[in-house]
Amino acid sequence: MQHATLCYLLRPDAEQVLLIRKKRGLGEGKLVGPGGKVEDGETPGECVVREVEEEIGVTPRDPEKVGEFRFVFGEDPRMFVHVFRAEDFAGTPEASPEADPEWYDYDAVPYDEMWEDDRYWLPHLLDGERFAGEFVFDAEGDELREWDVETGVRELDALRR
Ligand SMILES: COc1nc(N)nc2c1ncn2[C@H]1C[C@H](O)[C@@H](COP(=O)(O)OP(=O)(O)OP(=O)(O)O)O1
Repeated sequence: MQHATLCYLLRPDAEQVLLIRKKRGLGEGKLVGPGGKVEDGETPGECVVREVEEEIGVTPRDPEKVGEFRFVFGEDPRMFVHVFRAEDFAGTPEASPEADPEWYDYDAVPYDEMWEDDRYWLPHLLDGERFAGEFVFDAEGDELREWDVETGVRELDALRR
């Protein structure tokens, strides 16, 4: 299964999260967290730093893995995503050919402009929880059919197969 990462940069005092408007690739046009596919020989922790640097030009410091989930398209387990949060980073978020970054208040995250699954787990990340889950879409990945999210998860990588 393809492994991928997502990273959410946070300003906890201001209760703001950084999202990007994705300009190309999977999820083009949607608001997402920076991230992307894990490359051969790379750990998820290395991937998340590389992807955030490539997409918005900042380096997250000590990104913490707080969640993981599997995306299934039809019967096909398509992607295993490692979700990170970071409260500290070097640099200033900037637009790139891949992404336009913007800060959003926690209580004004526009879930209707995001992947359908995000509304079921991103609030847990913003609440400081750890979580694991599975999301089953139709075969084309257009419509979310079933989902299950567990919070308070101590041992991440539980879903990894
Ligand atoms: C199916 O639902 C999804 N929901 C959410 N929230 N995020 C998703 C979903 N499917 C994929 N993603 C995320 C996970 C990764 O961060 C990216 C993967 O995107 P992409 O294929 O563009 O990966 P890159 O490595 O950046 O792209 P290149 O292959 O062009 O290098 O999407």
